[in-house]
Amino acid sequence: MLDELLATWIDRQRWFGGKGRPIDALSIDSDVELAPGLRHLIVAVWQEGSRDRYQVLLGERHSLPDRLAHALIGTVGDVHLYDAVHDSERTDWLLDGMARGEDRSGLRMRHVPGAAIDTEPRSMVLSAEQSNTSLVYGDAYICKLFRRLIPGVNPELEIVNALAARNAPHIAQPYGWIETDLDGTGTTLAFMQEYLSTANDGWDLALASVRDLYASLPEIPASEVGGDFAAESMRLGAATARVHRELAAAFPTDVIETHEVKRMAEGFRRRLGRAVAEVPALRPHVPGIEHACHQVELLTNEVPVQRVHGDYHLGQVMRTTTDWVVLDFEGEPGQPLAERRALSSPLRDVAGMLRSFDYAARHLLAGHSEADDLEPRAQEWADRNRAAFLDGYAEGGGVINRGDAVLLRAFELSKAVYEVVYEARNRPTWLPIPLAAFRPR
Ligand SMILES: Nc1ncnc2c1ncn2[C@@H]1O[C@H](COP(=O)(O)OP(=O)(O)O)[C@@H](O)[C@H]1O
Ligand SMILES: O=P(O)(O)O[C@H]1O[C@H](CO)[C@@H](O[C@H]2O[C@H](CO)[C@@H](O)[C@H](O)[C@H]2O)[C@H](O)[C@H]1O
Repeated sequence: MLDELLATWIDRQRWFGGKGRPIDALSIDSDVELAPGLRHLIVAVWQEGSRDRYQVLLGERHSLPDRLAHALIGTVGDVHLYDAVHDSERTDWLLDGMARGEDRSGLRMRHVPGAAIDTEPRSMVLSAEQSNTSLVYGDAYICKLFRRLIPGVNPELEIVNALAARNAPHIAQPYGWIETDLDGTGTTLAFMQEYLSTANDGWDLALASVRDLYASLPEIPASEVGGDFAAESMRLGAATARVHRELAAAFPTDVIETHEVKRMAEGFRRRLGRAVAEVPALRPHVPGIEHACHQVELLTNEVPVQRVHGDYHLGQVMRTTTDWVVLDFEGEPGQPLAERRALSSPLRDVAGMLRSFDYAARHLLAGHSEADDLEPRAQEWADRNRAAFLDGYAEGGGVINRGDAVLLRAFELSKAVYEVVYEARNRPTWLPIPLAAFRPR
């Protein structure tokens, strides 16, 4: 019964990675009572022969207050079962557990050594569009529950703890985490960090700037429009370079030898092949992308690699009153953990952010009555901020050599291919944004 209710409910959740594909079966792999009226479930979802596991905090109440009506999963007998992340009277249990360093039925709750956790604040679910679910406790902490579970330590916990141990700038301080064993491997279930309560999301700031530009007279250059963002893009570039330096110091680094570089093209092609099979709208762009892959095969330089962010975009950076902070070091949701932890070229992150400037410039055009007139403005904004970001990256000590242009272009196209699949699955009306990346330059 519960499995049937969960199968209907899970398909509607923003964080469910299998949207668009039928659910063949759903089973409950683990069901642990954490506290009265609060259960921790690990749910296995089978789709097209493959299995993914998700984490659900299940609340049980005989009468469901109105404030929780939207979280209802279903009713069995006289018990209402609901998504308990929305219930601040239950989620205090997570905070208490981390503060005390408790173990409960195989769930281990931990805090960063020396961190004092205030257990007073009550939680609210962050309303951002997310691949996970984040609980904000007062204005102190944000605790991210990883919905799709992959055995192993989550790269975000691994990276932020390592950078914090080096007193690295541009990160939100870590406070605690929750883990369990999955397939015999210690697996991160949740990670709690400092909540940047007064900071602004890079995406929102960028959009405000784009709106200002759209509203300005066409003859006024972007540099003279009130909300110009280029200085911020430049600062973000410098912060990115610093984070890359810290990552290189905190984790091993390596070099892809010249004769191995062409293997990178194979990786790009594999992604392209899978994406075209899923989103036919990509097909006309294959020759252009293939050409970029071929250019990578012709490279004759070696490529330095290190740990990187892996899914770097404007929604992953926040501007505090003093500087930029980088969030969400867990790589692309949906990729295997080994791939997300693998050493890669930092150009991959640079390319991710360059794509994001394109997204910000174009996303207001969809359905806009003056889209054709505004297109050159969008291009101007993207070009200006992309250039400023690259300048800042170089000024901050980030390395982009002349020959790196080929790799950067290939990383950008590969990211756009990923985005096409992401948008087709999650926000089909946004599909034209990444598709515009394949226009010849
Ligand atoms: N430490 C933080 N302080 C304030 N807001 C945060 C913090 N971490 C995340 N956020 C907000 O939550 C949003 C989603 O966070 P993110 O880590 O990217 O989650 P996901 O991996 O699920 O997308 C961010 O865009 C930001 O607005
Ligand atoms: O932040 P997440 O880890 O959930 O990343 C996923 O979702 C992102 C969207 O929220 C998606 O990013 C794409 O859209 C952004 C605007 O919403 C844009 O700034 C990015 O450049 C674009 O890639 C990301 O790709 C996906 O992994």
